Amino acid sequence: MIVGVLGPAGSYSDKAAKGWIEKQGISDSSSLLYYDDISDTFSAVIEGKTEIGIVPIENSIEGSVGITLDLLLDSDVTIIGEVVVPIEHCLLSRGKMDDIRVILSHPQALAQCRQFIRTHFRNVEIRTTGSTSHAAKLANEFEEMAAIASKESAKAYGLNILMPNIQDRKQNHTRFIAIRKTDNETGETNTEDACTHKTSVIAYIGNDKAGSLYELLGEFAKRGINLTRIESRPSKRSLGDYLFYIDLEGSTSDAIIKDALYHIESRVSMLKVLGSYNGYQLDS
Ligand SMILES: O=C(O)C(=O)C[C@]1(C(=O)O)C=C[C@@H](O)C=C1
Repeated sequence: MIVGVLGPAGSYSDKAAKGWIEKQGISDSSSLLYYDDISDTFSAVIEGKTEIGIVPIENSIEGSVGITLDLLLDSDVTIIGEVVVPIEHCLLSRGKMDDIRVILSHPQALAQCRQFIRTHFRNVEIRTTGSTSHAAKLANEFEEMAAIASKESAKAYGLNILMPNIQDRKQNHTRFIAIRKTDNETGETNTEDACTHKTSVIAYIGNDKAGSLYELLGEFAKRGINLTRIESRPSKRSLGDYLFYIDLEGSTSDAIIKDALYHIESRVSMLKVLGSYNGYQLDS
């Protein structure tokens, strides 16, 4: 199986993909293709260059990965699994602390280390890169550059770990999802049957009247369906117009979930079922 992921090697996405492949028990028959950004990873899945893509969706410090939410709406993909990865950012460089003039990293990683940067590097230039491992690769070329990236990146690009665990909160996790091209023949969104524990949907209510969201959520509440996440995202049509990304416990093969979604469909302008799937948590 070919799995596409944000690279180069050493990114947290790489770690998530390797963890997911191992949990599936398909390590021997799988290979990874690295892409420069999350959009390219989605495109590779849609164009059939990779069967699966693994992309970040949410971080416990910084929140949602907007591009992933947007592409889930616009692309013909199904979520088939999730993997939660502990994120331990390190300050990496070829040089020493005093040599550092530039800090490089992915914007999500920089945001997760905001206080650290403010405390230790007030007058240092900050540059963003496509991934944390891309930052580490660049830092290998110049002594005055440091990267915020994983310990795997330190090893891959021959950098010293100047400071480990520099994120603003010790507990730091990113949730990644595994996506594959939607099978339009079957319209199948359920990938795990009996053991599936979560379903993700996007709803666009499309009318601005009192109680619409309350009524939508009521369809879950009155059936005792537990929601694990709800997030609003601009619809990009006009200011104050939102889509709702909702995760709930259960699978679209459960009669009760089917029934709730059926009733919700008649209350909203658009309902997209992203998939029913299973998840794993990796150790650090
Ligand atoms: O740059 C990486 O290493 C990634 O895999 C991307 C990413 C993200 O977009 O959230 C993944 C995990 C961390 O939260 C920081 C960056």
